Formats: sequence, C-alpha cells, structure tokens
Amino acid sequence: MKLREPAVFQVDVAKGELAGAVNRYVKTLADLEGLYEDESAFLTLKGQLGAAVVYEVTDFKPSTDPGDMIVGVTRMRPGKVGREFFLTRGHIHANANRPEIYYGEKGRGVMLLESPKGEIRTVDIGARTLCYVPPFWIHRSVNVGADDLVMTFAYPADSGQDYAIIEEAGGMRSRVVDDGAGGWRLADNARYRGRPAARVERLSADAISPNQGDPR
Ligand SMILES: O=P(O)(O)OC[C@H]1O[C@H](O)[C@H](O)[C@@H](O)[C@@H]1O
Ligand SMILES: [Fe+2]
Repeated sequence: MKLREPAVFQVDVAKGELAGAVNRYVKTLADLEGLYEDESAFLTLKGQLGAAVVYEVTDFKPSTDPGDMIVGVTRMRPGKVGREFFLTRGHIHANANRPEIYYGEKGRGVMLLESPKGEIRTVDIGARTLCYVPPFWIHRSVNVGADDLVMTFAYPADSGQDYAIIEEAGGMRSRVVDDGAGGWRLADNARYRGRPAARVERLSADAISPNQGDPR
C-alpha cells in the first residue's frame, strides 16, 4: 500500500484560485480560435484583449492513479463574442466513464453538457450549487454573468481530457447566447455535424490513455 500525505489548500474565492496550487492552466482568447460562431467579433475582441487570460485553472494533481482524485478551481472572466457568452474549450474524459463535480463559488454559470449521441442538457450554477457531471457526457462551462465565474471541481485522477470529440463534430450542438433580457438561452450551432455511430460506440471502450497527448 502506497500512502500519500493529506493536503490542504484554501479556495481563494476573490482571486478565483486554489491558493498554493502547483499547476496553473491558462487560456487566452487566441487559444479559443474556431469555437465561437461569430468569427469577425472574435477577431475584433482578440485584438482588444491581446494576451489577457480569459479562463484559468489552478489544481492539485496528486497522481494519475486509478482511484485517486484531482481537485482545483476554475476562474472564468465574463464576456461575450457577439451574442455568445465566454466558454471553456470543453471535453469528454479520455476515460469516458469518469464523472466530475463542480461547486459554484462565485458568479453565474451554465454547465453545457452533450451526450455522445447529441442530447443537450444545461445546469445553472451559482454560489453553493453542486453540479454532477455524469460519466460519458461532454462538458463545457459558460460564464453567463457580469462578473468572474469561480468553481471548485473534482474528478478522478485517471480521467484525462479528449478535446477532439467536440472538434470532430463541428462544436457542441447548442450555443449559450444572450437572450436580450439579462439572461441566456440556447441557440443551435449551425456548424454541428454530430458524430458517427462508430465513434459513439468506441467511447464505451474503457481505458483510453489519459490526456490524449494534449499538453496541459
Ligand atoms: O479543459 P477545458 O475544457 O479547457 O476546461 C477547463 C477546465 O474545466 C474544468 O474546471 C476541469 O475540471 C478542468 O480540468 C479543465 O481544465
Ligand atoms: Fe472534465
């Protein structure tokens, strides 16, 4: 039996980070090219924001052992590209049967989920909302508020992230857009192609290697 020492971190809600975390994963708008429907709005905003961080993840990864757990904090700044709210790249777990939980700390968010066959679900996340992302669901966080969205998360250490699942399908089936009344609504993604049955079936095959070569 291999014993690890307990670890403790403060969730710094104001800063939106796991204080003292070793890992920091940052995304600028330029890293999110191709995700938004309005390409000209994207280019304009990219020019204005430059290298500013649009979301960042600070986390603690004790190991990648099966049964172990990764915990961390995501901070997303508010904003829109055209009518579409700022989002994370989104993924399915490379070991697709691994779940995740998100706990709202600050701000207003939506977890956008898509099943392999293309069914959409949304979960509203505010402070103290606990959101369970079941195994096999593609997930992406969206900041639908006017302030930073901060969420604590936890997921199995051998989950990994597969980003190609979204790219291959032309994005997620729905987009989260401004409803013009201070809220959000879903809009169809005109570029969505869905995925072939063989791809859906392959997901149930367990134990794909974590991270799929994506450096994080
Ligand atoms: O991995 P992305 O789609 O860029 O999303 C950003 C982050 O979202 C969540 O907080 C996950 O738990 C993180 O592992 C992930 O990195
Ligand atoms: Fe995840």
